[in-house]
Amino acid sequence: MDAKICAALLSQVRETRPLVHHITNTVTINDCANITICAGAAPVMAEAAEESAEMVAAAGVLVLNIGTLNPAQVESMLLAGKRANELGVPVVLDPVGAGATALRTDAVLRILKEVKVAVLKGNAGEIGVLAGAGGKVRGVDSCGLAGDPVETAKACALATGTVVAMTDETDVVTDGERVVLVKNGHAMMDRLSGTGCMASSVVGSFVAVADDPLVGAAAALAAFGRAGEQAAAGARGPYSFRTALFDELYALTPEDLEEEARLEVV
Ligand SMILES: Nc1ncnc2c1ncn2[C@@H]1O[C@H](COP(=O)(O)OP(=O)(O)O)[C@@H](O)[C@H]1O
Ligand SMILES: Cc1ncsc1CCOP(=O)(O)O
Ligand SMILES: [Mg+2]
Repeated sequence: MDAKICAALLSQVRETRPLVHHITNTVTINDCANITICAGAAPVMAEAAEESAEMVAAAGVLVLNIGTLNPAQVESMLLAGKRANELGVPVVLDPVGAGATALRTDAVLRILKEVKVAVLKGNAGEIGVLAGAGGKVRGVDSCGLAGDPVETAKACALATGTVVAMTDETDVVTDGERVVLVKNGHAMMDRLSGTGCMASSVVGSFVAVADDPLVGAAAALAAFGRAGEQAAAGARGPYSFRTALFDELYALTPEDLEEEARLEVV
């Protein structure tokens, strides 16, 4: 896993424009649609249980995000997720707010039990909770981890049988054995609602074209983080940063990513 692979995957997303089927929250749904386009992929948001399994048949990846979940939405996620598994379409799960309420934690555990998830992408608190390793979550925000980030992410990957992509200042991507640290990004990304959800959309876009979900997830976080670094340069605050974040991901070239991706394989 190196910066060259990140650049190649970015090119592949743009060449193949995979359809990214989201069942996601009402807070950041529009941001997720547009960041997917800026990554080079094509979003569709289709959540009704009457169509979710049908839509996933046309998709390159399914992104499930429980940010504003309700029981009917979870049933639709399960239908789409099971159909995705039958078709070999990879599934990305964002466990927004897991640990904050029983409904959220239980929904994530149920999805993980009934659907084969390729990548579980959460913040440090969410992954800590799901690893049973003392993570804390308030609302949708991480209140941090009790233990070592790499060990926590590995434990979560082994417990869930997924690739875990745990975001923070340094992102940890692991399947329980291999570990890639992604050091791109900017603190401003934590001053805006939706960067975690957008990270999942970008991860989905890359996982759709990658042979290996771990490589796809790490490359996506490097690309998104690099866009964040560039966006912060001229931003006056969170909202001008937000606009620049979309523009910088759209403008990101494979050459820049190959030069600037900061990955560490540990
Ligand atoms: N302090 C930081 N420095 C650099 N990048 C960050 C920082 N905080 C968050 N990010 C980036 O912002 C995105 C969202 O991460 P995070 O804030 O952990 O998720 P969430 O919004 O779900 O809590 C990720 O791409 C992550 O790498
Ligand atoms: C504020 C909020 N409440 C429910 S979903 C949501 C958005 C969370 O977005 P992110 O975790 O990407 O910041
Ligand atoms: Mg955040």
